[in-house]
Amino acid sequence: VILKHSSQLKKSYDFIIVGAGPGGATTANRLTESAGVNVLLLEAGGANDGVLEIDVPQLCVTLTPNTPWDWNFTTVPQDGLLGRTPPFPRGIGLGGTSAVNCLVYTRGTKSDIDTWAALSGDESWGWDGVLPYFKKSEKFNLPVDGHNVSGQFRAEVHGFHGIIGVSVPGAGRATDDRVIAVTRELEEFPFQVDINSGEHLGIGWTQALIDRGVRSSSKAYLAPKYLNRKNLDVLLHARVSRVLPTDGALFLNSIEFQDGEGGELKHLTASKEVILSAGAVHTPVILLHSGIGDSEVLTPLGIPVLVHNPSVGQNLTDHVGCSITFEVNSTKTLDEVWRKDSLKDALITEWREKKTGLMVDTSENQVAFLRLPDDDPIFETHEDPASGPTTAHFEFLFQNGVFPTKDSGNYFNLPVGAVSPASRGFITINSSDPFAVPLIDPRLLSEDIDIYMVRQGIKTGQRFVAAKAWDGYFIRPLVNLTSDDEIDQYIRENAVSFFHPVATAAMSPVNASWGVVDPNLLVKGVSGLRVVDASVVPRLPAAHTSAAVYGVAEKAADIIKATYPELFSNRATVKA
Ligand SMILES: Cc1cc2nc3c(=O)[nH]c(=O)nc-3n(C[C@H](O)[C@H](O)[C@H](O)COP(=O)(O)OP(=O)(O)OC[C@H]3O[C@@H](n4cnc5c(N)ncnc54)[C@H](O)[C@@H]3O)c2cc1C
Repeated sequence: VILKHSSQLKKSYDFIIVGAGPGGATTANRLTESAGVNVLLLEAGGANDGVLEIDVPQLCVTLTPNTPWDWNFTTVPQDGLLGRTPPFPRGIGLGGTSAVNCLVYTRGTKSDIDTWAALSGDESWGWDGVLPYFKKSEKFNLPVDGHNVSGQFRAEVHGFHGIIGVSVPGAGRATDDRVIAVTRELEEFPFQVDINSGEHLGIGWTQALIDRGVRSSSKAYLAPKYLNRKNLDVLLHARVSRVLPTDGALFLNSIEFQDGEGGELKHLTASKEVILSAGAVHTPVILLHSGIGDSEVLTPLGIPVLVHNPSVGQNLTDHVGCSITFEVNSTKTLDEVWRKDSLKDALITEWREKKTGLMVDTSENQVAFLRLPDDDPIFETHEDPASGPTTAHFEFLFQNGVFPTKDSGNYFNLPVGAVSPASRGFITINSSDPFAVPLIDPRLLSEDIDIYMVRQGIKTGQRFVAAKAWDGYFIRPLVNLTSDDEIDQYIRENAVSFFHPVATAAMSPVNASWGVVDPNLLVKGVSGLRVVDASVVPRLPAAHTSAAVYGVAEKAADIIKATYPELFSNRATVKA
């Protein structure tokens, strides 16, 4: 149940979970499948119920930045972006960032996930070990327009009985046929039948986190039928400041939290564990304020050091990129919808009444994952940053219409993102106030191969729009980009985070001298404390990241169940 007030809290809980995004909501749901276990889920934000912008997939573009559903962070000045401080959105409230994201469902490649096994020293974190959990979380559903989906995905790599809705587009776009026609025309853009099969190179139909036309966020794991469980309590507007040891030992099973916005600080203790699922920004922040981190950061701030671990908050990896935009010879673009309230209102009414029409999909009906050629001269001087020879260097999203729209004209937008970046940044703190805004430094484009990937991506995009399949469609690019210098300047002026930070509390082998959690996701150097969210992902897949977090959390739940057999007599088993 969602508690109305903290006075309704039970005297004790077995597990206290912090944060209701994909990491926390999934874990809370799976642990409470067993009636013998009491779980409390704390979330800093509210319920996010009945928010049209959240529920309507196409409105995802309006959810960040600078809205009530976003923590509204920006990065520190980014040298690679000419000193700019772009937004660094993170969702707040039930669903976390999965309530404000752009819904694209991508797992990354087999070699991306196999790298997790190599880095953690635990084979079970490889593709074969994680795939059953991707499937377990997933409820693939047919698109709402009822079109024939054969050749648009591979059923054998999907789950149909999970919790998170995944679907292919449910409304056709004017550009669909042309995008797919390019795959028949130009060899460098092959068709990829399923971008989530472990292989992702080529252009494929978008798979999106949508359940019969409605956004499917991690709130699906907190649907009423789960919230009715007597052993699951959820407390909203409860912001955790620190994790604390019980009786001065290194058993960190207590939390301090602020009860309501600006409310008093309270303490609670879990009999078994505290599980941090506050996301790749807040989890390291909570660890640092709890005294787990680099003593050189903590001591000057007067924070007593419990465990000196310089890895906390480090290794921040994120995707980066920018869009190129082309004016087009068509009025059948989303620009018209964003510009004309009457058109938008009609589509929203259709969505409300029938869950059909353009509002049922996210911004793009197709995506592409593409590589630099194997003999690209960059590899004479730089190591290939991709996880393997079939993992992409850059990604395209094919958007038939720009948001926010321009006063006139119609446009095709091609966001180009470097998806195997070499740059690494960090999250840190510069105040002993646990609620102070953290310092977020993803160091975007700090490695020159990253801007190279975006530059080559833009050039590849220019070849894509020059295909015969587009004859008569494109009028002109919005910005003329020809020389490398021009392109690089454009990138540095326009690139932003593509919103996929991971690895700030990374998983590593038990005895490694780096990393924050072990392969069971237990925080090193203490007991009673685990992390289940994007921060443990040791290497960023060449993919949008929520699928990874659902997979991690489903697996984490089974790890926890196996750790306490006395509590989880009915242990859930995963069917591959
Ligand atoms: C604009 C945007 C677009 C994106 N697009 C996509 C996409 O298309 N596809 C995709 O797969 N991924 C996308 N992502 C990324 C994806 O949503 C995240 O990777 C995923 O949600 C991370 O899950 P998480 O559980 O680690 O953290 P989060 O989802 O961030 O959840 C953390 C939760 O913890 C809460 N919390 C934080 N601190 C505290 C505290 N101290 N006390 C209590 N609660 C706390 C937060 O409020 C939040 O609810 C996007 C992200 C953004 C910002």
